[in-house]
Amino acid sequence: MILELEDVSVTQREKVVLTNISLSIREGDFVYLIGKTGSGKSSFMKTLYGDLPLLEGDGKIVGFELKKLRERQIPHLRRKLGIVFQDFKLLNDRTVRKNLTFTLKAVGWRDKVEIRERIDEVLESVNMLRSLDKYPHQLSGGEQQRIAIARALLNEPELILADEPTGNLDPHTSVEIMELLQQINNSGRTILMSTHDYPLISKFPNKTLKLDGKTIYEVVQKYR
Ligand SMILES: Nc1ncnc2c1ncn2[C@@H]1O[C@H](COP(=O)(O)OP(=O)(O)OP(=O)(O)O)[C@@H](O)[C@H]1O
Repeated sequence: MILELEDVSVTQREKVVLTNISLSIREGDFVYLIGKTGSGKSSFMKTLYGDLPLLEGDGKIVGFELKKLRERQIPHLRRKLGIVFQDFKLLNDRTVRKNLTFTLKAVGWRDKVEIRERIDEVLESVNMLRSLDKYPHQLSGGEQQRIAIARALLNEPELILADEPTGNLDPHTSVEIMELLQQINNSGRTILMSTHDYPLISKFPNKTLKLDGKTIYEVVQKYR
């Protein structure tokens, strides 16, 4: 199991945002997390990558026990996750190449040739090799998200957490990004993606979990 939660509560400061969350995600799954604004999607994701502490229930993610997670283990946990955000979070003062180099160096890569080869490989996989020496502001939103996805792939993550990855994109670009994520999943990678883009979900049907009334349940999709 890549992710397993049992009776977990998600808390922001003293406020309980979600309770009684139990779910499991297997290797190779593509799972959507849906719910209205404020339903707790981001807080849920933050609990999974160690940005919010897990105070109640049991949670295991890519081999880490969330309840026992120590501050110093968080970087190790994040190395096994690929995290993609709505607002891309690229470093705007440096080129695509330097953005990706920064991530690899942070996890100990030193060999220049290996770094170059790995960057070429991930950029190729998102079809952005041509933008190696561009700055983020020279790219469209969809292109920036492709770079952010390439960055998430650098460490060969066991799980990709994508928090509203199409939230800042127009419908056409959203479909393109979704095609890319679906293709990454088809090659065997596990993805948990939060979204409130219902048309997108019906175009790309996958297992769907809904946050509502502080808890979670699986939604059975209607296929048309
Ligand atoms: N830093 C914070 N401190 C205290 N409460 C917070 C904090 N961030 C979020 N909350 C509260 O937690 C609840 C869930 O917010 P969250 O951002 O997780 O929802 P969301 O479903 O991701 O919404 P959105 O789609 O707007 O991002 C909200 O009631 C919000 O007010």
